[in-house]
Amino acid sequence: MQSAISLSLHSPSPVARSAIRYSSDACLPTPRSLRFCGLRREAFDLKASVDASSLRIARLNLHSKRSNLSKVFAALKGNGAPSSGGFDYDLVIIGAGVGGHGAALHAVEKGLKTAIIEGDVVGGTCVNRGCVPSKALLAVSGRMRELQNEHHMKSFGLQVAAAGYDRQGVADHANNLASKIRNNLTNSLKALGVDILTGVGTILGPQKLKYGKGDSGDQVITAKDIIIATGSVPLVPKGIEVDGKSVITSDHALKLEFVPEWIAIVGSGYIGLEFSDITPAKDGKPVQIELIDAKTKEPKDTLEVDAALIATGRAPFTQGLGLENINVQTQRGFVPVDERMRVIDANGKLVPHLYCIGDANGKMMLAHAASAQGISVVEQVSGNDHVLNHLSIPAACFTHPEISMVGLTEPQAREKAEKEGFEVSIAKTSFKANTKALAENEGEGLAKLIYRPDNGEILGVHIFGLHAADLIHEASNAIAMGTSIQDIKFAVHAHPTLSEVLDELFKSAKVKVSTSNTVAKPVPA
Ligand SMILES: Cc1cc2nc3c(=O)[nH]c(=O)nc-3n(C[C@H](O)[C@H](O)[C@H](O)COP(=O)(O)OP(=O)(O)OC[C@H]3O[C@@H](n4cnc5c(N)ncnc54)[C@H](O)[C@@H]3O)c2cc1C
Ligand SMILES: NC(=O)c1ccc[n+]([C@@H]2O[C@H](COP(=O)([O-])OP(=O)(O)OC[C@H]3O[C@@H](n4cnc5c(N)ncnc54)[C@H](O)[C@@H]3O)[C@@H](O)[C@H]2O)c1
Repeated sequence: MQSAISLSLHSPSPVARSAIRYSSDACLPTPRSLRFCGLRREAFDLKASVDASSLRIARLNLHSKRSNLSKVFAALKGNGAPSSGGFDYDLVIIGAGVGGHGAALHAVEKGLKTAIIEGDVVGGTCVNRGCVPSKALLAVSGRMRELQNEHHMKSFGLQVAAAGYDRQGVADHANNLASKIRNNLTNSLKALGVDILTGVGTILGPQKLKYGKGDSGDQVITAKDIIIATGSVPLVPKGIEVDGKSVITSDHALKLEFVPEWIAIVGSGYIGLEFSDITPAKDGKPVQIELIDAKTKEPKDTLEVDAALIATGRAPFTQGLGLENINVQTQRGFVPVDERMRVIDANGKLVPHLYCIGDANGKMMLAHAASAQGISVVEQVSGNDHVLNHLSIPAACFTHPEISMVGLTEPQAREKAEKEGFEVSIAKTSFKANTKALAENEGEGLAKLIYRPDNGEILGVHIFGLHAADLIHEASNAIAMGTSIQDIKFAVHAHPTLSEVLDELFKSAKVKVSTSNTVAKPVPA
């Protein structure tokens, strides 16, 4: 369980301050001795605030002509032969975010005649309002942080004149990257002949749906299988009024026309942590934030700031989807699914030929998880049973330095060990002795391995340090492949590289058996 403590945190910038709520079921200590929470979806009781206007409906002019043409192209280019069983398509995906996109590409590879319905713009949250623009901004703030850190620069023997930035130039970098990736995604769908159908997709009944503006011009289509990939929107707690200027969500923060001098960030999950890297300038009117004890609801303090970023989680987006037409009730907004992403109806029965992937099912609200779930579903509808092991999916928070993790946290591993009757051991190593990290003057960081000493199974790995987001993949691949510590510790790492941190971590583990292949393939979560 997470404990609920509110506090204010002074950022390294002399002018910036963030109000951050954090959780105590931590896995890694940060340099400021805060404990970093497990970064998993919170069990909020808050009602989702879903804004229909977030789906801007694109024009449908000339759509049916384009659709017919694309069918011809699809046939020529190999987007499946005409669908079997008299359906318009083998597979229709509702939502062209990263989840839908990943599923569509894999479906074409499997020879399925595929269409994707999008009510706004291709790329969804990640490309247009999430991962992509936020990482472009973080690339800038990271450089600014470095250039402004005189001590750091001097340690390299460098002298740098006062660093400054052009707000519009920074914004252009983020916008240009988002539009480049959006075009790449759109082009890849077109190149493979996937039909991109514009408008809001609504399920009408089993294997039947419509798309369009929601008027009489809507087109009805049939599909052997349907995937819901409608994503999520910011979740704003009741009582907070978002105006898009001084009280904002990440959607606005990525497009803000000014940089507030003082900003309070409510929520210290992924978004709160990543956005607290933005070095602010000056503008705006004071916003008052009341800090209350999350348990007793007693007022504790009031903050006056120029803007407040509400980063308190995301709510699944299922408006207009027509779930009522197939007797599906959402659970706290999420579409209920089993381990194969098959949708479960209000009576607990599987809805035939209907799947839900990505943020809308709430299993793991990450871009690569959405895409992996999509690929897994396509494998199933193509006749290959496939269950995705969510414990092998890495997660990364792009702070400076980065934080990454895969598998179980130590408390989760201990709970599992107690239930199943095995021992848990911990190994830790630091970046302090790593030559590459020291050459970069970035020796602050650590890596932690949670494992079974009886058979060498890797239960979890957590890294905090330079390029942690890239380093985690050695561990996540090992978990996915069922590779044991006694095998991976013989893998050779180039010197001097940061990857030697993991090499040292695996070598420092004390496994009681020395034979390889003693780890059973992990049971998917
Ligand atoms: C600021 C921010 C930063 C993030 N950074 C990262 C990161 O670094 N790494 C990471 O892994 N994840 C990150 N995420 C999370 C990531 O963006 C999501 O997990 C991912 O986008 C989910 O993909 P999806 O395909 O499920 O949904 P989405 O990307 O939300 O796409 C859903 C699509 O469906 C469309 N749609 C909805 N309803 C309908 C309908 N009825 N008919 C037609 N179309 C419809 C929407 O318009 C949208 O385009 C970030 C999120 C945010 C907000
Ligand atoms: N690097 C990445 O992969 C990345 C980056 C950004 C977003 N995301 C995804 O987007 C999702 C949304 O991100 P997020 O940071 O908004 O959500 P989150 O669930 O990661 O964190 C929300 C935080 O807000 C806190 N909170 C909730 N209500 C509050 C209140 N009233 N006052 C104070 N604190 C409160 C919660 O306890 C929690 O710690 C994440 O779940 C994540 O999956 C991923």
